Amino acid sequence: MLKIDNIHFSYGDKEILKGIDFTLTDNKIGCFLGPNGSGKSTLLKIAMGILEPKEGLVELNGLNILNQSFKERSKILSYVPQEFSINFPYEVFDVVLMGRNPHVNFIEGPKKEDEKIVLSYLKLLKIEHLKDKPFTHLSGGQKKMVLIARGLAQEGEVMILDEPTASLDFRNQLLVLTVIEKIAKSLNKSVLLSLHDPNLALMFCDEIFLMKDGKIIKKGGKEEIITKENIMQLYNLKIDLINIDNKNKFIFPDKEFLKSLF
Ligand SMILES: Nc1ncnc2c1ncn2[C@@H]1O[C@H](COP(=O)(O)OP(=O)(O)OP(=O)(O)O)[C@@H](O)[C@H]1O
Repeated sequence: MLKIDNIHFSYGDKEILKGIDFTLTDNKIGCFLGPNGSGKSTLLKIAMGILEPKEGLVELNGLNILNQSFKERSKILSYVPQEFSINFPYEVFDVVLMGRNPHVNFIEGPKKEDEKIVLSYLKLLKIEHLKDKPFTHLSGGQKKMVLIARGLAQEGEVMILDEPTASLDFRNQLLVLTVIEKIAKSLNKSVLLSLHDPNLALMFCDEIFLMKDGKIIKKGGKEEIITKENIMQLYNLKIDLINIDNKNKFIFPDKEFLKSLF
C-alpha cells in the first residue's frame, strides 16, 4: 500500500507542494488531474523516492520509502517518467530490458526469462516491430511507448506513470490505458498516474485526486469527483458533462465560452 502523509516540498524558496495526504487503495487505479504546473510530477517523483520532501512521509507497505534502497524500491514500484532522454543508440529491446534491472543479478545479468518478459510487453503494446531499432531513431510517441513497456517490464506491485498518454495518438492512448487497466485488474496491482484528459480518467480510473496550486482540492471515487462543477473549478472553464448511457459520461467544453475566454 502507498500512503502519502503531509508532504511539503519546495524547489529553492518556491513552495510547490503544500501538505499533500492520500492513500492509494490496493488494486485501484488512482489518477491525478490538474492544471500544468500544479505539482503532479513533483508529487509522483516524491512518491517514487526520487525527490525528498521537506516535510512529510511516503510509506510503501508500512515502511518509509527513503529507508529502502533504490533496488528494493524498484522491485515494488514501477515508474514511467513524463520524459526521459537516452542519447546513446541502444536498441529498443535493450531499453525495455533495463526495466528488468531490479530483478537481475548484477554478476549473472539478465536471464532468458527476463528477455521473454520484455518481448511480452513489446507485443502487448504492439511495438514488437521496433525491437531492433535504435531508441534515438524513434518518434516522440514511439519513444513514449517504449518507456511504458520498460516501466511495465519492471513488474512492480505499484505502477506510477506520469502522463502515460502524453504525445501518444488517439488509438495508442486507449491502447496504453486498456493494457494498464488489464494488468492492474488481472494481477491485482495498484496504479497511480497523471492524466490531462478527464474523459480518459472517467473511462479508466477508479479514484481521482484533483490537484491545484500544490494542494489536493478534492479526492474520492470518480463518480463523486468528476462532476461538472469540480472540473469547471479545476480548469476555470465552462463545460458540459453528458450522460451517454448508464455507464458512460462525456465531458466537453462550451465553445462560445472559449471564444470569450481566449
Ligand atoms: N527542477 C525544477 N526546478 C525548479 N522548479 C521546478 C522544477 N521542476 C518543476 N518545477 C516547478 O514546479 C512546479 C510544479 O511542476 P510539476 O512538473 O510538478 O507540475 P505538473 O503538475 O506535473 O505540470 P505538467 O502538467 O505541466 O506536467 C512548476 O511551477 C514548475 O515550474
